Amino acid sequence: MNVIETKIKDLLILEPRVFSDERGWFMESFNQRTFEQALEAHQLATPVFVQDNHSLSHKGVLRGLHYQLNPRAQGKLVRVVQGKAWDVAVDIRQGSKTFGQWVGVELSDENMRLFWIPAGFAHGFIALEDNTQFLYKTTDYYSKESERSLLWSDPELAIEWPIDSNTQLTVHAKDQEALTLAQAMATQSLF
Ligand SMILES: Cc1cn([C@H]2C[C@H](O)[C@@H](COP(=O)(O)OP(=O)(O)O[C@H]3O[C@@H](C)C(=O)[C@@H](O)[C@H]3O)O2)c(=O)[nH]c1=O
Repeated sequence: MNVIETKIKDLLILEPRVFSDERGWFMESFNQRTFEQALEAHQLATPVFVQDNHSLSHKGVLRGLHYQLNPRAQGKLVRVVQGKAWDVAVDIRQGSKTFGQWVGVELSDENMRLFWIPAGFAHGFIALEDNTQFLYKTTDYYSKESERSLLWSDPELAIEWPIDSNTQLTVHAKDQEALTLAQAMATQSLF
């Protein structure tokens, strides 16, 4: 597995080894030992996963930026099994050197990348193709009460979403009403 560091040290991009032959291809999409080794090599704590999520999004659907508050914070190991998405993680750990900074990565059924996002980050993505299927592991269970959404278009975050005037954007009402980073700080709903 190839490990790619990002500008935020806790966020890693993982590229599993793909074995292609005349039948098609094979890969270990998740291997606990390899994953642990990759994190340990970067002095990062190893999580335990308890839930797998699978979603389908039409082109232009933007989900996020989501997180769950402590003690139900979730780390997420995300990938796209069909289609293509632009995936974003935002550091919302107050006191972090990279607080408010984000990393974006393209995930697709072609590049087969996984993106490791630990607890303390808000997460979101936009589907760049129809029938984009996201499959991801989480380190805690879903908790509606703990769930929060940060505004994807917050100018302070200045996330460079790959959208233009032709993009038919679909954002759920709960994400349209999300708090800006400043509002979330004021209401103490961060980490
Ligand atoms: C996330 C989640 C949702 N649900 C239910 C609640 C709701 O009725 C329905 C759809 O939920 P949502 O609208 O929250 O789905 P969605 O907007 O896809 O939420 C997800 O977005 C991405 C960006 C993340 O990072 C995830 O952690 C998660 O927050 O599914 C669960 O039962 N379990 C879960 O773990």
